[in-house]
Amino acid sequence: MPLTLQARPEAVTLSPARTALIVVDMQNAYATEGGYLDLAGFDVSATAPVIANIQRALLAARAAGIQVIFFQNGWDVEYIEAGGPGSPNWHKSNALKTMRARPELMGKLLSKGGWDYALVDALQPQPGDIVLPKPRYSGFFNTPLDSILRSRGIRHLVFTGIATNVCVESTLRDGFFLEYFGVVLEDATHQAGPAFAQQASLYNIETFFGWVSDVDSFCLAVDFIAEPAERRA
Ligand SMILES: C/C(=C/NC(N)=O)C(=O)O
Repeated sequence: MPLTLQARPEAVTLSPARTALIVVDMQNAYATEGGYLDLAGFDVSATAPVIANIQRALLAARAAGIQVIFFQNGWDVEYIEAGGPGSPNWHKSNALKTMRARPELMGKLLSKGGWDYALVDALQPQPGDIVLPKPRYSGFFNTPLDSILRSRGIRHLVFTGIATNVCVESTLRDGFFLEYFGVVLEDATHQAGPAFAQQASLYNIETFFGWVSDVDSFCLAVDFIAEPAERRA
């Protein structure tokens, strides 16, 4: 049955069977002190409420039968997949730049199998969820995301995760060009950089590429009342 999700600039009608909740790169690299973003000088001190809000969104999505997809950003331990100097990624990736400046970190940041690459403990995939490794900011680039979505008839993408202004926005924009409807749950996201980066990204999404909503509205739309953690235990 179609649901109505309150959003800006207008409400979105979606069907749970044709919707995915996407959790973008909730890895230690992006959400934990001592991870890549923190080491590169970005503020990750406010990620705890984002994690808690994603937990609520996940409970609501799974209860509603919405497909959950986790992205995991990174490369092989030798960084072949990251590209060499012939790739703009080699020049612009702050993880690669941080490791070039601090060679003792080489092999540690965003490398598959390492702590930095791992999803945070509080957001672990459950049976039925899809985990999708990705090598660039957009989840559509060099991944099977489009065919995974098309084969399931999914047209609406509800985004959570870090960073709003980088991988969330990149994926939502690519989805827009591929005819997917993208909605961001703003309180389940966090920017890389100053607060204005979050505001600018949400402005772009609301005005040009998609819709902006929040976790309470998402839970309300799917008729999900989260029980307090102590009652779920
Ligand atoms: C800055 C950055 C953001 N990634 C993301 N997951 O949005 C990076 O990967 O370097």
